[in-house]
Amino acid sequence: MGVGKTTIGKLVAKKLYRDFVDIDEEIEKEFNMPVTKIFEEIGEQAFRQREKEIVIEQCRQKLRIISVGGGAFLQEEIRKECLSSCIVFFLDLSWESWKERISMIIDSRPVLQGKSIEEIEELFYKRQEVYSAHHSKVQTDHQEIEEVADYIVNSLKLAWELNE
Ligand SMILES: Nc1ncnc2c1ncn2[C@@H]1O[C@H](COP(=O)(O)OP(=O)(O)OP(=O)(O)O)[C@@H](O)[C@H]1O
Ligand SMILES: O=C(O)C1=C[C@@H](O)[C@@H](O)[C@H](O)C1
Ligand SMILES: [Mg+2]
Repeated sequence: MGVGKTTIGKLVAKKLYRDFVDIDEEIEKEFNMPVTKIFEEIGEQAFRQREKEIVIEQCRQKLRIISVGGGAFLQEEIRKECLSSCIVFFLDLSWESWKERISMIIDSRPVLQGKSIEEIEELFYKRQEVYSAHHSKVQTDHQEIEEVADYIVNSLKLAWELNE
């Protein structure tokens, strides 16, 4: 969560001339309210249900860069679909670096709200296990957004060249 999937995904799509889809944004458009309000008024369960359906729908389309929400991979069906129909990049960030980013994202990430720093740290490490299911890991500590995007673009181009 907040590692840069939306920001970097958008840039990767631009560099590769692909469409970009942000799953949180799709859900927000559908409910016509921000994620925080969806959690408050409709509930996390309804959010997770639509998240699953939209990810599966989007994964089955071609030629697009998809940014999932930070909690999407907690759902097994999402993990399975992404790993079988897409190339999954895991943007990794150390706890030390991520800790610095919490104040920047907390207002728009309901999952973090009302938690102590110890609880947030526990959530961080628990989720690392889930994110270990991926095709490629990108280390983002001390990396500019542009550098991470270029790394992803280059590794995709290399994979396509090798596949030709
Ligand atoms: N490499 C980076 N260096 C510095 N700041 C970054 C970097 N990547 C992202 N950010 C900043 O971190 C914040 C969160 O980024 P972003 O919304 O793209 O994360 P996300 O992974 O999509 O989050 P979520 O899982 O909640 O969807 C933004 O303010 C963004 O500008
Ligand atoms: O990490 C999470 O569980 C979340 C991250 C955001 O992208 C949103 O999908 C929502 O705030 C939940
Ligand atoms: Mg995002």
